[in-house]
Amino acid sequence: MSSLSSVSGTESAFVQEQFVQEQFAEEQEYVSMLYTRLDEMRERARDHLTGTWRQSGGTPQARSHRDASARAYAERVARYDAVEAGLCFGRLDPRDGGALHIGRIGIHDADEPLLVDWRAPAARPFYVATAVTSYGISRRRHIRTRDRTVVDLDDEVLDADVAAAAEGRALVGEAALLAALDARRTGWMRDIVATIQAEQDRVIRSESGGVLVVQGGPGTGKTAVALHRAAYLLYTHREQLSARGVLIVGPNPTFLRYISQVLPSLAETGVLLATPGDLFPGVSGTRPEPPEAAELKGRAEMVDFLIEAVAARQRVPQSPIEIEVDRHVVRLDRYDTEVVRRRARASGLPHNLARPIFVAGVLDVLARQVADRIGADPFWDDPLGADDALTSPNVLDDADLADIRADLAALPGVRAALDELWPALTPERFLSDLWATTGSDPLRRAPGGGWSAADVPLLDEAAELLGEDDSARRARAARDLRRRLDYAQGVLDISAGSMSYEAEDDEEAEIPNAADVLEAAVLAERYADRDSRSAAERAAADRRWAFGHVIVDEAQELSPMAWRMLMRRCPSRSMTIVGDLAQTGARGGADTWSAVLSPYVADRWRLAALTVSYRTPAEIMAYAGRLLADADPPIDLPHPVRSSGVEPREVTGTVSDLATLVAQASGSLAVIVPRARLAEVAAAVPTLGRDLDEPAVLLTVTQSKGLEFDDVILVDPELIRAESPRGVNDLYVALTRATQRLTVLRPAR
Ligand SMILES: Nc1ncnc2c1ncn2[C@@H]1O[C@H](COP(=O)(O)OP(=O)(O)OP(=O)(O)O)[C@@H](O)[C@H]1O
Repeated sequence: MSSLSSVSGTESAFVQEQFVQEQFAEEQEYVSMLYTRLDEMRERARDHLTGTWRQSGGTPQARSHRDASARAYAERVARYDAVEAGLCFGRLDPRDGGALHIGRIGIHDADEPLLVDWRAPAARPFYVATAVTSYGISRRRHIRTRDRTVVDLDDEVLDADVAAAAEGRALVGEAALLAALDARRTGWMRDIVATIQAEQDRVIRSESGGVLVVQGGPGTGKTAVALHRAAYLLYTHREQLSARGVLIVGPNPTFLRYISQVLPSLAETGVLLATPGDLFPGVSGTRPEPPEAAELKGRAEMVDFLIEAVAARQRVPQSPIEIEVDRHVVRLDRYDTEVVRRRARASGLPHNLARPIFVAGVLDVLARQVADRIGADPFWDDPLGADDALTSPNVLDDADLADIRADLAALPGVRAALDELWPALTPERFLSDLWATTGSDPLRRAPGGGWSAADVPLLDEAAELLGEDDSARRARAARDLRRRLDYAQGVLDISAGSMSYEAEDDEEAEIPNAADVLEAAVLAERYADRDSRSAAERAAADRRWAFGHVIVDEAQELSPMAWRMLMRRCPSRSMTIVGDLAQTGARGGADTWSAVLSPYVADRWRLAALTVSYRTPAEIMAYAGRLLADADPPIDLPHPVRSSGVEPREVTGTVSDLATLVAQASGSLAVIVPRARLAEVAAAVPTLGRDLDEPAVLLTVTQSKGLEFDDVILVDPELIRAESPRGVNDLYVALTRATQRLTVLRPAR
């Protein structure tokens, strides 16, 4: 039944019913018109896409132009497909007449807005207007549609005369909000675009510059807000952000999959979602490792540890290295190497970039020895044989010395010595050698077997310390440019010689003639293959990519080393950091935001707090409060927005009782267990899956972070609490995953 049915209690039931029907008919007509427009827009984009693919491409430039156009049209089609469900979800009636419909995208008829994008300034009152501060709006209407049919209307009259006394926590569109919150959970997070609340809206639309920290308890919508903020920023700063890209960092792949549908449903696809373990191109930080090792690797002291380890790879020989050159021996001793090493280090360059200085120095030392032998003038001190002008004992000139150095550089013995003393290192080789040789126990491990999430920031740090000697790549690029210039010059020459011929087909028309006054360099640029990948794709492959904005979710879990890596990805420090310090589970995670941020922005960051829990019903929140009453520091629980009417249930039993409890559950179910009991429970209840698509899943607390389910069975809460130094926080996380029912299974003693 429509929420409108109660609008006008004083009128007769008949008149009231008629009013409701008229309103439904009116909205249905409007919504149908919007869908017709959407279909037309989609059809046009499809036609453009097909037309673009029919173009042959011809030159590399035309091909890359074609690919870029095709990508843009394909994205547009995908965007129109994505906004199909719930295209229009609201309407504002300004006091001075007219109506504004609010939806997922903007649709216009000439200059007339038919549908206002939810992110446009004009849509803002939909989220923040109250009876007291109405922004000139007399009525806000929530419109619910299913398969293009209007199924519910929910009106709020924003009239100052009926102003609610409690504006502070007044809910906007309460009926629509509660319907959304009561809906069953699937394995995917949904957008909240129709029911964003005022405190959330303020965060979403906060200015993009600087660091914004969003702190809030479980279920306060931090993740939802972060994702909607990404969509808002992309809409508001489209040009800048679509070029540099937006990065969203989440704690694990399951979480990223859980949130992956939200931005597409908001018609935004160009965002890179990654875990901290994904941020080093070519590496996937998925190798499991003990929490103690991860904690050590995350410490800020690792920077000095790595600096020392790099320095230790710049060696001097204990005893002279002897290398045979033309049946004679040259020597590299400790003293000469030390001098050369000092010079290379004094350059201040990273290891790999300083290596050419070291190599040149060593080759000089060796070349001098060769030159002394073969270039020595046997008569230089003999007055009869000597040229009077001769001042040097050596007859070799600079060119000869250069030849000797080049010959030496090619000798296997010399190369082996250089590799031993100052090896060219990739971050992977460096770190794998380091773990294989370190004396520190939790860190030592044999090479191979992949990388852990905690290794990835260290690979990134190592990449900074080592530097990348890209001289070979630059030389290749220079050769490529030369080739294109030569080719372009050839094109211009031919073109000038064939000016009297008419171009016969399109492809020939691509070739300009000399009258086009094209310089070869300009033409060469046209023949370059352009990169038609999106910013997100290019960013994913480039360690040194600087994102336009970075959003970090579950930010309290990141280690100091992970923060260093993330800050490198965002030199502009345009960041949104969302998390809850009371939920920190990682041993090296955050205790305070200022400790996390002060090394990068001092105290120049802003804090926004979210205070209302949209997930956890009042009954479960109160139960959590009782279980965590002795937490130190005390936990500031968020205010639950609704109640489920179901008290949490405590059961004492064994894992064999768990199967019965699992069978009793309805809706999506998670069984959350202490890490130490994961294998035992998995074996005892094989029906529990590991994939969020399955109706019942088995998770540790860490794996459940950020997720939610209709039902949760929490196994052995005391062990969860005892299992880690941050066990209280872990228990808090586990207790607040359910949207409807919580069962706690305590072991029978
Ligand atoms: N304004 C809203 N309208 C409808 N649903 C909402 C709203 N705000 C939050 N929710 C819902 O509440 C639930 C919790 O939101 P979310 O996961 O973003 O919270 P969180 O603060 O990130 O929680 P956690 O700290 O546990 O990770 C989600 O189902 C989300 O869709």
